[in-house]
Amino acid sequence: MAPVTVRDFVVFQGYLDRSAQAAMVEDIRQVASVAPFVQPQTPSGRKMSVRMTSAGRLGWVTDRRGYRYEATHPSGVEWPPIPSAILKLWQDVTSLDRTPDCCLVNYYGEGARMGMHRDHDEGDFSWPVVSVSLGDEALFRMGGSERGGKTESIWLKSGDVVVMGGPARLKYHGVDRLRFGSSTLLPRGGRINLTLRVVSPPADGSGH
Ligand SMILES: O=C(O)CCC(=O)C(=O)O
Ligand SMILES: [Fe+2]
Repeated sequence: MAPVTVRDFVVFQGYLDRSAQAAMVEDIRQVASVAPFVQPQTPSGRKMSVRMTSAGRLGWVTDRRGYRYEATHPSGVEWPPIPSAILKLWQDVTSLDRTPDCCLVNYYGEGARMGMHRDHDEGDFSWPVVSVSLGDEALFRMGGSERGGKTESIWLKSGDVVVMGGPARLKYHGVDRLRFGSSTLLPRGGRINLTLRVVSPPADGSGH
């Protein structure tokens, strides 16, 4: 199906069918058995409402020391490899030769949200970030290059894929809320979002 473009964010609705979604959830369950979800703190000391883990050469982490990519989970274990079906999705959607360094995995339980932000801890913004939604519907807000500008929102459903590349790569975005219980994909409800990122060369992390 042809994607729809909203404020330069390219949205593929219904990209993954139910069985592909279920297989991806199982892949993530395996990732989390090695690198468990943690509820991270922002540099200012606030607990984020989402739980996070990563797969790949690098994982995105945050704590009092700042936002950054690390080669290991906070427990010290290496991040597990990015599951092959997820790499295939990246390849199919982007047609790029380069594979992503990081698959950040966010779990949104009831009431979880993500404030407006830009993804700019990576070293080269010419690569897109690809997002995959699994489970409950989420209200995804998209803005411009400046905080506080005009925004537009769409409900992302399970199986939707968003490509944040080109002019959208450094645009503000966030998740206002979930429709908790709107999907039966995850046994305990909630939503998983995957973001695939090319990280290297790493930026100095001074942003956000
Ligand atoms: O959950 C989403 O749809 C977006 C997640 C996101 O923007 C991020 O992890 O940087
Ligand atoms: Fe983001």
